[in-house]
Order: sequence, then structure tokens, then C-alpha cells
Amino acid sequence: MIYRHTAVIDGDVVHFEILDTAGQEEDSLQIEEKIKWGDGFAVVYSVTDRCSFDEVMRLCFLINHIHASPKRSSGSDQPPVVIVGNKKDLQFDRMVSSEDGENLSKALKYPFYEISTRDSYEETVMVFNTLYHELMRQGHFSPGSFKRKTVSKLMEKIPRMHANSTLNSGGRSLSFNSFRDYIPE
Ligand SMILES: Nc1nc2c(ncn2[C@@H]2O[C@H](COP(=O)(O)OP(=O)(O)OP(=O)(O)O)[C@@H](O)[C@H]2O)c(=O)[nH]1
Repeated sequence: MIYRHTAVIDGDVVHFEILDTAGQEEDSLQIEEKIKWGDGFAVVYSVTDRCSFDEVMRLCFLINHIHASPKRSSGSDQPPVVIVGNKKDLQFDRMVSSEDGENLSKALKYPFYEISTRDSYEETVMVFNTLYHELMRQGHFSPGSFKRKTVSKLMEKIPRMHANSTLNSGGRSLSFNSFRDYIPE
């Protein structure tokens, strides 16, 4: 699923397209195609799941490897990545300490946040704002200038959903009406 979400950041209207990947269920070709499509990456693990944390390093390596090009010669020119430890509200089920997350992000030189998508909308917004600011800082895009590259057949097949719509399928209900709260009057 690709979620479309519009926000106002630093006075600019920003249209996000957020691809929620299926994680470990995907084959390597699909992952590669999706990584090529992305301009910035939130690599999310659960603090209650050590295996998801162990995947972070591999995914960061893949992102850098797939986006490596002669034009992008310096490390600072790699696509922005934020490492996110989710579910920090589940204190008693924790399997990954904050220190582990911080150490990994320091080693990889990426920003790091521990968040709870259940408890805090603001923390989730912060992740996407950080990616946006980093993209702007790198100077490849300026607000309003960005146009998506031609996309592959696989990416065209992925359904799009606007952030202020509601999906009901298989007993799950995802409501994103609260995103509207983020857009100033
Ligand atoms: N307590 C708590 N539960 C959460 C939080 N974030 C997600 N969950 C729950 O964790 C479960 C998995 O969430 P998903 O959003 O499906 O996670 P995912 O990584 O997309 O999972 P895949 O579908 O396997 O890719 C759901 O039951 C969510 O309600 C959080 O911050 N705190």
C-alpha cells in the first residue's frame, strides 16, 4: 500500500507518498525495486522484537548499495535514512534497549528515534519531517520542484490510499483522519 499524505512543513505544502513494505515476506527483487523508488527511508524495528532490530543493518546496507551511483560519491549524499524503534510503550516486552538503538544509529550515522505510533502522533510526524528536512538539506530538491521518476510496473500495481480515507479489510481498520490535524488552518 502507498499512503498519500499532505502536510505543511516550514510553510511549504508537501505531498508524501509513503510505501508500507511487507518486511520479511518480500523477495529480494521486490525489495530492490521498492528501494529504488524511495527518496528517503524510515527503517523501523519493534523494540519488542530482536529479529526486527537485527534486520536494520542489512536494510541500511541495501539502501546505500542500491542508491550508490557515480553522482553520489560522498557518504553525505546518500538518500536520507532514519532509524526508528517503534512500540516503546510496551516497556515490559522490550527486547531491544534504547542504548542498542542509539549505538547502531551512531555507527551507521543516521538519526534515531524511539517512538510509539500507538501513543504519539507527533513522534510519528517527526520521523517524516526529519526525512523531508534531510532531503531539502542535500539540495537535490527544493520545495515544489520534485517530480517522481518514471516508475516500474511493480510500483504502478501497488494501490494508493489517501491519508484521510478509511480502509476496512480483514477486520483491520486504519483511519488516518488525524493527519488533517497536522495541516494548519
Ligand atoms: N503497543 C503498540 N502496538 C503497536 C504499535 N505500532 C503498531 N502496533 C501494533 O503492532 C501490530 C503490527 O503492526 P503493523 O503496522 O501491521 O506492523 P508492520 O510492521 O507493518 O507488520 P507487517 O504487516 O508484518 O509488515 C499491530 O497489531 C499494531 O496495532 C505501537 O507503537 N505500540
